[in-house]
Parts: sequence; structure tokens; C-alpha cells
Amino acid sequence: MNTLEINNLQKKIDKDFVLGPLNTEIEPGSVVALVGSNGSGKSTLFQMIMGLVKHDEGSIKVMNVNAGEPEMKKSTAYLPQSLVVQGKFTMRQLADLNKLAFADWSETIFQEYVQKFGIPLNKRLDKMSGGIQKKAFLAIQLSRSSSLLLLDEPYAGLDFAGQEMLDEEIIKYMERSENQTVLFASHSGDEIKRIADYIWLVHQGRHIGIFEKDELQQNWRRVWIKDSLAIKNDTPGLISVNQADGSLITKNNSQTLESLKKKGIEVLHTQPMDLREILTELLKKEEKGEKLI
Ligand SMILES: Nc1ncnc2c1ncn2[C@@H]1O[C@H](COP(=O)(O)OP(=O)(O)OP(=O)(O)O)[C@@H](O)[C@H]1O
Repeated sequence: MNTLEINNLQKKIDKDFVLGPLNTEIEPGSVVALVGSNGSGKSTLFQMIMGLVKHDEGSIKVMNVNAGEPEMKKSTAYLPQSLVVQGKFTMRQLADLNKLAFADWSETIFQEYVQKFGIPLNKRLDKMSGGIQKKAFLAIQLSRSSSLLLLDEPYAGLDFAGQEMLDEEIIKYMERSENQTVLFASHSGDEIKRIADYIWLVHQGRHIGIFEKDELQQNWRRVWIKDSLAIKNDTPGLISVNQADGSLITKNNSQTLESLKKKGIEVLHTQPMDLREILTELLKKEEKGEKLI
């Protein structure tokens, strides 16, 4: 059974922006980074998964249960991007509310996080710094035994130590059982590189694809050639050619090199690409309307 299944999901946000159609299947045991430019609909998608925002068409299922249903909320923990809503509570009050709402609440785990993250229990959340607030809400979400953890830009605003802690906590969350899944929105190539298995790329509300991170890093290369004018558009794996510096970008290094060799085109040098560069190239392709998969 998939952890998350989204079929033909659509939501009209305003007259200029329709989110979707989005389709995806996320298997248990994966850490997936949701990546897309500002305003692509990532936060709205999280809210729709939680049933906080209604979708117009299609379906969202978490472990076969429809979005927003009580059973689904029990299995899913969610850290929103904006934390202001519950700001008037103290950490202790918010923890007590969660303790009442969720039978799987663990006070022992919660106390461990309070110590570890250094969160004051009796201070109002909206009086805490942004980073401490984020740690507080993370502590609340991690104190339950959910199977799906939705994190909307969890690293934003965390100091270096906090980022390292969050890496560790995501790894520990995944180790709780083989059915754990994390979906997190991010704009940082470094975080994605450190922690994600898959990258779910969206652009202006549209689904571009789900890519295996290691596969992208292994197969994408920048290649400098002696005669870049000889490169034909049908070269296998070719993404783009930069005539100015005589290089090309390929999404399938071995196929491209084999084809260049057959055609007698001399390769001067190849270089691995940074994940951020790869994702930027994928987005550029999408903007030009050129399909990649
Ligand atoms: N409360 C709201 N009312 C009206 N429109 C909204 C609301 N929240 C978001 N939108 C619109 O929905 C679209 C998607 O916004 P959303 O916040 O989901 O994108 P995002 O990918 O999370 O962006 P970012 O990376 O900047 O956080 C945008 O066009 C935004 O203007």
C-alpha cells in the first residue's frame, strides 16, 4: 500500500492560478523533497493533504484513507510553514492539547525533545524566536507515532546546530519502522542532498516528476567537447548545449558519451553537476514546455 496517493488533484486558487492536475504515488520508507519555485503550490498541497483546504477535483489518500478524515489525521503529523495560528499557547498548553487529541502521544518522547531542543515550556509560542518556535512545533509533531510526516520548509530559520539536529531526527523517524515516510518542502539543494531519497518537482502548480536523487547525481553531467557545433539535437540524453564555452549538459552521461564516441566527437572533460543546477535545468525545460520524462 502506498503511503500517499494523489490522483488528478486540482484546485482553482484564483482566476490566474490553478493548482494541478497533480498525480503521485509515494511508497513507504521514502524521504521525499517537494521542490518548486515560490508560489508553486507546495504549502497549499500540504494543506489539502491535511484536509485544511478543500480540493476541487481528484483524490488524496494517505494509506488508503481520504485526506482530512480523522483516521488519516491520526497517521499523519504536519508542520505548517506558518506557525502563527497556535502562537497564543504556551508549549505546555499546546502539548496538552495534542495529548488529548492523539492517543499515540508520548510524554516521555516530548520531554526528551524539550530538553534536547532547549524549549521553554511556559513561554507563549509567539514570544519565542522563529527558530525556537519551529523546534517547538517539531517537538510536538515528533512526539506522536505517525507514519507520514509532512514538513513545510522545516529547515527555514533553523541555526546550523538545529539543521543538524533535524537531519538526525528525520533519520531517527525513518528508523522507527519500515513504513515511515517523510515529505518535506525545501528550497535548499544542501538539505535535499543530505536527506532526500526522491525529489518531487512541481512548477506553477503542475507536476513535473518524481526523480531519484542518486540517479540524478549519477547520470547528469556537464561535458566539454572539442567541437560543440557538431552536437545534434537528437544526441541521447542531451539537455542543452552552451556554444559559448563548448559544453553540453546531459541527463544520461554514459549514453551521451557513447554516442559522441561513435560520431568521433572528442570529449575534453566531464564534470558532475550540483543538485541545484540539475533542478534548475529541469525547471528551465519545463518552462520551455519541453517534457523530460
Ligand atoms: N490564503 C490564500 N488565499 C489566496 N491565495 C493563496 C493563499 N495562500 C496561497 N495562495 C496562492 O496560492 C498559490 C500557491 O501558494 P503556496 O503558498 O501554496 O505556494 P508555495 O509553493 O508553498 O510557495 P513558497 O515556496 O513561496 O512558500 C499562490 O499563487 C498564492 O498566491
